[in-house]
Amino acid sequence: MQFCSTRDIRHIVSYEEAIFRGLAPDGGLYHPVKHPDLQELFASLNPGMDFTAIAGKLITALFPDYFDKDKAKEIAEKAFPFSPELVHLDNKLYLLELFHGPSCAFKDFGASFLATCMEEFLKQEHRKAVILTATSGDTGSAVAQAFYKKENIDVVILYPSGRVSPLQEKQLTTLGANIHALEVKGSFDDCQRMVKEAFMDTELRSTFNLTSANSINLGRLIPQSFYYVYAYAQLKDTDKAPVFCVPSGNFGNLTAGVYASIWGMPTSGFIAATNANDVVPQYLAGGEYKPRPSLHTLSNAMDVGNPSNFERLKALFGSREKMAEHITGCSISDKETLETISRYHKKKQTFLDPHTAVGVLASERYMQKNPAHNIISLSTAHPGKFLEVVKQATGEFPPLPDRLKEALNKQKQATLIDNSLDSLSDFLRKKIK
Ligand SMILES: N[C@@H](CCOP(=O)(O)O)C(=O)O
Repeated sequence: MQFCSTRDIRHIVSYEEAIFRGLAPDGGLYHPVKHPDLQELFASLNPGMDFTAIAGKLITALFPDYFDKDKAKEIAEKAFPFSPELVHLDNKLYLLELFHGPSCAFKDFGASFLATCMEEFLKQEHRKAVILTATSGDTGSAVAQAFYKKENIDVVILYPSGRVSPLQEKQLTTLGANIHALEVKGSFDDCQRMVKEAFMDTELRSTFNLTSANSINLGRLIPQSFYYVYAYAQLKDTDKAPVFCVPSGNFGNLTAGVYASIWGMPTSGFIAATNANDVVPQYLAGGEYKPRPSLHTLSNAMDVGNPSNFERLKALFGSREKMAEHITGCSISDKETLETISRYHKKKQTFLDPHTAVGVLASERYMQKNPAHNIISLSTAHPGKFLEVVKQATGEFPPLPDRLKEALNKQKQATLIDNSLDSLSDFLRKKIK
């Protein structure tokens, strides 16, 4: 596959170049020049296949110039020592649990694949890279875990002060070594803007060989399609192709699913489930696309007022009408999120994290109008990452996996900075060699 900028079809790069650039020089996002037809691959899958086997097949089909069958298997096994799990929740509703990786969120899949590819390429070329990442909560910890102590790579994580959960903050600020945390006085949108401004600053970019580990980076986004394919394979023998419901903030997760369907994976559509930060559902319902400052909600990882990947979806579908044929929007309030967590705790003795709860309620609403379809709702984070919210909804703390307990006991190490490119560039010049 080759990739071009969403803003200039003539700017074409390889996969390796796309992942080390992160953002195209014109500020656009890289996307496939031509999507492959993988219908035969999808037909060959069966429900018993494990995740790494499916990921290996996709890696070699998507990147044949880099990874033959054996290398793809090696990369898949190295990147994914954890797996998604498809569990039945209720009626025709399934949860695709994506929180069994090191940071307990879906971002582990993309971050770990990107880290594995970058390490592979850098090893061959003896160069260094600095990864800038903006996070509203989950990306930061996944990227920190995936790149921790990776040779020739420094990671700088920007997160909005006071707007991530206490456990998320611990996860992304306590590793040390090559992981540097910047606590930004501002919102996630400020962090994302600062990162994008740094990429557009040619001097800064070349001095530090800057790239990104957000979903603007294709190497983070494309592997997120692998778990959609895994879930599809598990339900392959049922009569109708599933609908996927995706809790959405920056829309990278949803874009990855849409890519898989364009490659030929049978689906009956997508639900974009957001919290009150609903610029995309409003657009899909007929309004203008109007980015606006993000609102702080209980599902904080989705507090994004100007989703990066809207640009990729727009480039793919061209018009609102086309996009709305594939994607249905749904916005869920904090009150509804708490009620959903509480209801499932009473009914199924299960804990949903607030982001998963947004997806579950959006799925239920969709199902009322479209009862014939199986819905696979993405469960994007472990409830233990949001102890306070889950306790507020259920009166109980969810059980914590050991890897989250360990993070809780560590000491925060972060540098507080203003929300300006100058502050970020000062930090880079003083602290990153
Ligand atoms: N939801 C995110 C925001 C960044 O999204 P990304 O998918 O572009 O990395 C977070 O948890 O940080």
